[in-house]
Amino acid sequence: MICLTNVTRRFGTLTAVDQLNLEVKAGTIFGLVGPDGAGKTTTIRMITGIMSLTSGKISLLGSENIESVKDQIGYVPQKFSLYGDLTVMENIRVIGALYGADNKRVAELGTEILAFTNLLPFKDRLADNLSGGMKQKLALAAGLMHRPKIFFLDEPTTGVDPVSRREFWQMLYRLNKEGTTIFVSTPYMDEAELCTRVAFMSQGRIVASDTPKNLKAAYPFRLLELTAESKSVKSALAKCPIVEVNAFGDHYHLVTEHSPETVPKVEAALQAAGIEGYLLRDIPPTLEDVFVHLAGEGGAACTP
Ligand SMILES: Nc1ncnc2c1ncn2[C@@H]1O[C@H](COP(=O)(O)OP(=O)(O)OP(=O)(O)O)[C@@H](O)[C@H]1O
Repeated sequence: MICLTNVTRRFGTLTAVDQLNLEVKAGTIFGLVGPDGAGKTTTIRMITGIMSLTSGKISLLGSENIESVKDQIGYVPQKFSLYGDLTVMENIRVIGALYGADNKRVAELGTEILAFTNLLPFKDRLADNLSGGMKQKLALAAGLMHRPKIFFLDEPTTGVDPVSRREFWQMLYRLNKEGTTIFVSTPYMDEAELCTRVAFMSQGRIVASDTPKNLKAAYPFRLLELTAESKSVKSALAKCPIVEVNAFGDHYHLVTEHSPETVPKVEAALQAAGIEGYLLRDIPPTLEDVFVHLAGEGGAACTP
């Protein structure tokens, strides 16, 4: 459905997207995940035909001529511009008119889509007076006005409160169930967990692409969680066979090799430092652990 082959985009000397290979199958909720500046927006702009490629090839819905399939894609940009002095329904009507639908059809579809996005009770409210979460829902509603087969959303929930984010994702799931393929970029790892397939992007490159479950299963380290009320945990563990220690308040995540000696050595080091009453247990890796590891490797495997 979407296929990128060696896609590169440069801005002067900066390579924003570097030899990207990616395949997205129909029916997927595909998450392009990575920090600010990773190249996510540039990638989406190239796939949707808004920005040209420096080199490489993109095929969308079976065509390399993106113009010819543009009417089958929806796109919600990172900074969606609403008409603040128009109501919710008026904004929807403007978008519908842009797609060339007649007034009656726009009104029907607008009502249906506003109901779908839970915005119908607010149809007469000025867009300027909507909350951040509602504005994002209106952006989503606008992108749906021509019933796209593929829906691209660029960081749609940035700056949106957790409850609205959850509602937003429920809508994406419903859309996906109804047959729409979703391509969403996000800097949030909890949202990456919600995708059926994830590609991690770092410095213009895809460092891994798979289902969240497989990505976590391939994590090569053992993770231990240490709970201890001591300020000297890091120094106490300095001589232990630990790859990395990350602190989260009184919790520490110890990234270790899979070795039977690790736990006894950690316990001995804690005792030697006089740290008592601690709790040490194995925990499964999160996608964030996986991404931090892969980004640190500088972008090894690219599994399209
Ligand atoms: N039009 C442009 N001109 C010059 N540099 C650009 C342009 N667009 C993007 N870049 C640069 O390309 C890199 C990738 O940017 P991009 O916006 O694609 O990243 P991103 O992952 O979407 O991050 P963000 O969430 O911050 O938008 C960044 O270093 C950015 O500054």
